Amino acid sequence: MPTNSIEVRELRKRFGKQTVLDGIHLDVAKGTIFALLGPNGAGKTTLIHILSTLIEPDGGTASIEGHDVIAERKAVRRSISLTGQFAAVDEVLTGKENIVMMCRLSGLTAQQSRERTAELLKQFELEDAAGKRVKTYSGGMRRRLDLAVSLVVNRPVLFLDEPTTGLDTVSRRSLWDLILRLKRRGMTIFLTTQYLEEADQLADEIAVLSGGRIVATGTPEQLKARVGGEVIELRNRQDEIIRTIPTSGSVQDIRHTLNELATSYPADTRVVIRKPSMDDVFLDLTDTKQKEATLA
Ligand SMILES: Nc1ncnc2c1ncn2[C@@H]1O[C@H](COP(=O)(O)OP(=O)(O)OP(=O)(O)O)[C@@H](O)[C@H]1O
Repeated sequence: MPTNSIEVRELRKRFGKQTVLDGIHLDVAKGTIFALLGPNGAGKTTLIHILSTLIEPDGGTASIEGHDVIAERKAVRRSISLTGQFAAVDEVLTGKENIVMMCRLSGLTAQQSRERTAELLKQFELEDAAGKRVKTYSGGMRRRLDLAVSLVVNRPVLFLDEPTTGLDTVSRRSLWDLILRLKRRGMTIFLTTQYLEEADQLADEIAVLSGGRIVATGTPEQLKARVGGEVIELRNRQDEIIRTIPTSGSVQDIRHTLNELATSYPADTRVVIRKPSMDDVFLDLTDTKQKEATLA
C-alpha cells in the first residue's frame, strides 16, 4: 500500500488561453491534513476538481490511494468524499431527511439509513436541528450538514473546498474541531482555504499556490521559519496595525529600524516584536511575481 494518499506530478490545466495549473507537484501522507492555500482565483478549486475526477487535467498525473484519476476514475470515486463550496443539500427537507435520502441513494437499507443518520446527527452536533428545514439553518449548521451528507459512506480521503468561508469565528472553530476529529479517525483530509489561520491551526502540511505553481510547501512552523527572525509591528492609538517590518531580531537591527521609524510616526505609536505569522509568510510568498520565480 502506498504511504501517500495523494500524489500529484507535473499537473497542468488551461482554460482557453489561461494557464491555471502550471506543473503542480505534491504528496499528501495518509492520515494527515493538507491545506492548499492561495488567493482568490489561484486554481485551488480546479485542483480539487481534477483530484476528485470532476474535470480532466491537460497534462501530468495524479493518483488517490494509488488509483490514477483518469485511468481509474471509478476506484478514485470510491475512495473519496467531497464537500464543495456549495454542497447539494435540499433546502426544503429537514437535516435528518437530507441525510436519510443520501443514505438511501448510497445503497443503505432503511434500517441502516436510520442508524447511520442518527450517528451522523450526533457526530456533527445536529441532533437539536434534525427536524428543522435546512432553509432555517445558520451558516455553521449548514456546513456541518454538508459534511455529514458527504460522509454517509466512510471513505479514506476527504476533500473540503473552503470549508469555513463566510462563517463566524465560533462556527469556524467548531468546524475545525470536527475536521480534527475526522483526522483522528484516520482520514486523509485535503482542504483549500484562503484563511491563513485555518491552515496554521489544522494542517500538518501546507502548500501555497500562486501563479499556477506551488511556491512553497512545509509545516506551518517551517513556513514561518522561512520568513526568518522576528517581525516589528507598529500599532496606532486604537491598537490597529499600521505597519509590519521583518527584522533579524538582533538589537542592532531593531535599534536601526526603530531609529528610522521614529521620525515618521507619532510619538504614541506602539511597537510589538513578535514571531512571524502565516500572514507574513503568505505576503512574503505571494507578493510579487519576482519572488514566485525565485522560490518555485
Ligand atoms: N470552467 C472554467 N472555464 C474557464 N475558466 C475557469 C473555469 N474554472 C475556473 N476557471 C478560471 O480558473 C481560475 C482558477 O479558478 P479556481 O476556481 O480554481 O480558483 P480558486 O483558487 O478556487 O479561487 P476561489 O478562492 O475564488 O474559489 C480563475 O481565473 C477562474 O476564472
